[in-house]
Amino acid sequence: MADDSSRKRKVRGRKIRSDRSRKESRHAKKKLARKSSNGTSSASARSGDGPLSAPEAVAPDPFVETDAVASLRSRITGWLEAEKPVHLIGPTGCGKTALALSAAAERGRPVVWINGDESVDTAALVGANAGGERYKETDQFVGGVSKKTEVVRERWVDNPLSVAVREGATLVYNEFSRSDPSAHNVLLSVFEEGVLERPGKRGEDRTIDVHPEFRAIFTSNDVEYAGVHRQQDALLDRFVGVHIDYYDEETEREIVKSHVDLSDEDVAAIVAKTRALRDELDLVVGTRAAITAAKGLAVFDGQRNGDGDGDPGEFDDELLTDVFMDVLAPKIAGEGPEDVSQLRTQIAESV
Ligand SMILES: Nc1ncnc2c1ncn2[C@@H]1O[C@H](COP(=O)(O)OP(=O)(O)OP(=O)(O)O)[C@@H](O)[C@H]1O
Repeated sequence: MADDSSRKRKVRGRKIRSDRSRKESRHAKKKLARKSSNGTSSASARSGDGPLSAPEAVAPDPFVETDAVASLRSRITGWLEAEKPVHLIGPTGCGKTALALSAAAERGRPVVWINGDESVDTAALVGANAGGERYKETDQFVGGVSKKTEVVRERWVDNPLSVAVREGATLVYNEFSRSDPSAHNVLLSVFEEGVLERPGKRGEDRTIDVHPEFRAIFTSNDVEYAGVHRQQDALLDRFVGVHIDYYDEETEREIVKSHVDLSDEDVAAIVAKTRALRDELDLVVGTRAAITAAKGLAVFDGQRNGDGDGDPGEFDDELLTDVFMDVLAPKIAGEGPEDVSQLRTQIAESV
């Protein structure tokens, strides 16, 4: 995408954008992520089988759409239209989640979100009995005779998958390969027979017929995907897989610009540095690292230059090294001091 030359160049060292509506929307997304971290969803777990009060489809905000982004997204929405579950595979921080949420939002159906992790089991996906409800009935039909009965009724709580298949939502299952593969056995009949079985649920409504509008997007990290939790071939066979890599340089610049209020030159310098480190280091240096570095530089460079009048696109070498070191250091947390100083040397040399 060509640079927007009408964009007013912004002075380096300004504050990170803090527009109120954007903040509120980010706050809503954070809430969504917090809920999802225990296997619940944006649609939230609920009891009974009543209608879902569907949440608005949450489009990521900010969301940059260059040709590269739009083309990937239409590949995803195309496969969803063809009724195929889509599996997005790519390195950490390359934009899988943002893309999945954007594609899901585009469908205009409710979005149900799950985060995969070790604790996700079948019940976390499907639902479970959440204890009994006790109440007393008093029968006084016969004069002078009073009969009291205690009734215990099981209370079932649906979890995200049940909600999504019933309501025809778009399920976004983030980092699904982090969950135990056995938790996903229930997905086979969802995609094959169009029926969800709810183990633990008794009676006629033990199964749910899958809504014709139900669709699913799965994401996984390409490194982890090949690791411990190799998912069943029978399941993977029913997905289409879309491999994503880091975006082109222009797209990465636009993405960083959308998150941080810095001049085009500054953003270009940060993205170029990120891409160089990506090539040179043995670490995964994603777009998220570029955004974090830009946020740090917006603050620290402003502090250093006081009124923020440093030359656009030129940061102090030591500052740049410090900031990238802090951004990438978590990736070598737990390594010895030698590795830490080696990383610093590599970054400084690259700078
Ligand atoms: N098209 C986009 N527009 C705006 N921001 C984006 C876009 N794509 C990615 N980002 C931003 O880049 C960062 C990384 O993206 P995202 O979280 O989607 O990556 P991911 O591949 O899902 O990462 P992980 O594997 O760690 O979950 C996030 O801050 C996200 O907001």
